[in-house]
Amino acid sequence: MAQLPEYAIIVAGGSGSRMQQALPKQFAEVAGKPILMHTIERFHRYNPEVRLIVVLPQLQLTVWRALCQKHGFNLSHRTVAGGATRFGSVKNGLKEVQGEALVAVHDGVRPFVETGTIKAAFGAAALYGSAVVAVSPKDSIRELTQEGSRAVPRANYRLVQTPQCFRASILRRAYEQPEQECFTDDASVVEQLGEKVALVEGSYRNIKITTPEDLVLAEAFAREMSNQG
Ligand SMILES: Nc1ccn([C@@H]2O[C@H](COP(=O)(O)OP(=O)(O)OP(=O)(O)O)[C@@H](O)[C@H]2O)c(=O)n1
Ligand SMILES: C[C@](O)(CO)[C@H](O)COP(=O)(O)O
Repeated sequence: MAQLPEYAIIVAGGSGSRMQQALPKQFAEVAGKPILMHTIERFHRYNPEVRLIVVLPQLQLTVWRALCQKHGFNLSHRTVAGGATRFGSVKNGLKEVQGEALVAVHDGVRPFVETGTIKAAFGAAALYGSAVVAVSPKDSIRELTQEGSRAVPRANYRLVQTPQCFRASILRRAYEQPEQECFTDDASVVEQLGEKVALVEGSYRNIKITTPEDLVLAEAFAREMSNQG
């Protein structure tokens, strides 16, 4: 079968409220450049042919253009205005995907995703239609109950990351559904259709930069990666 074109929708349309900084966290600098540039570079390194759709807050499109100029960032990508929620942002990005394809949805604030992870996620989506990257929890897990809480077997759980990769036809159908509160990622939206989602092994380095201490970790990971060349 002919290989399907590959797209990456990089969602960076959020405000980063948990980071508590004026500038959205995707523009915060790590190792001298905005986090979002590191993320885009990761996908370009995986495959220079991958079609990159970057979703940004409507009011930050000009800020991003200025940052690209300042940093001489010229990797080709299309920008799209985001929605009020991640769901809305993915939906807007998806409008730019043409025909049947494999589509990775990736958080703009996960700049340390490894090439092997992206490759494995696209590969599993080509085979099964839907695939998400996940890791085993390292801590014990308790479920909150009416009485308080109780231990649950952590071997039964996975922590979900991105990329989350899908055939475009599945993802389009999924994002035609009305948004629900339980849609915290793309897999939950796709699963609502009755589709099965395959799990792909992720990496503990593929952190989502969310709160201020994540920036300290991010600097350390960036330093380690630049030492590895
Ligand atoms: N309306 C939104 C909300 C989130 N995102 C993106 O989805 C990813 C994961 O979301 P999260 O870490 O929650 O980012 P924010 O919504 O920006 O952060 P917060 O919840 O702290 O405000 C981020 O890359 C974020 O930019 C998006 O594209 N559009
Ligand atoms: C998509 C995601 O990164 C998978 O772990 C996560 O669900 C995003 O959640 P957030 O509340 O938007 O940070």
